[in-house]
Amino acid sequence: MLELTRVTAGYDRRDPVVREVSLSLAPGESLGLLGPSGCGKSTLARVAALLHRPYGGTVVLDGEPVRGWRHRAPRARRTAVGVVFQQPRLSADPRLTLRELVAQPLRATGRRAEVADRVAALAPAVGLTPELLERRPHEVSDGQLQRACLARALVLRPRWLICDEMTAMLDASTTAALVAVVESYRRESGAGLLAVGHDRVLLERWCDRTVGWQECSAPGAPRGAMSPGGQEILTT
Ligand SMILES: Nc1ncnc2c1ncn2[C@@H]1O[C@H](COP(=O)(O)OP(=O)(O)OP(=O)(O)O)[C@@H](O)[C@H]1O
Repeated sequence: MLELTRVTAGYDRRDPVVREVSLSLAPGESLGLLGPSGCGKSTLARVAALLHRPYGGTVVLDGEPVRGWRHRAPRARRTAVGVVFQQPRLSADPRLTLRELVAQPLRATGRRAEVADRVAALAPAVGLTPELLERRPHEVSDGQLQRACLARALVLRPRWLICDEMTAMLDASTTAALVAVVESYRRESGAGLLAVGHDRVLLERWCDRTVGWQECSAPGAPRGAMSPGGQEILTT
């Protein structure tokens, strides 16, 4: 299980953006977390991906409480979670070719010998041709770069996948293609998926269940929130 309990997080301890949010995800399950822009979805996604240390609450991953975030998290814990962000250009090193980008986690974990096979298997699955793999981020479209970022998130075969507005910048056909890749990986691997976003139609079609930000926040959470029906409501 991936379990977040009363997680409080943000960038200013006196005014956290995420206040006492709880959710849990079972292996093989897909959960859509819906919330309006700015409510703290990306911050929570980063906490769940062990990239952002919360001020309070607990994160339990595969039965063990998480005690270290970012470089302080043991490698096996960090690599159990794959993450795809909304803006591929912010998360892709502009000096790398797409092939190097996809292979980055393998190299970082000392698994160089697997690079050729893993990239050869993943590239066609995400729709990257051999020619595109040799280009750098400034030579490809956002959709092509996001395909590479998704491959990078899957290359270590994570047990948990977090898609933070993965398709927000993409057209309908690229969105459908990337969702299909994630679903195929989820079915084949039994990984759990947390898909975060504000597109209710997309997340309801994509995920086994969806939950609104308001529903998983402690009562009285003072940020923008979603009503149980998914309609945006104003809070103080
Ligand atoms: N690095 C940061 N430093 C300070 N404040 C930040 C930082 N990142 C985000 N914030 C603020 O935290 C709040 C929540 O941001 P976050 O990106 O988590 O929301 P979101 O729900 O994912 O938004 P969106 O749907 O627009 O991506 C916003 O008010 C934002 O300005």
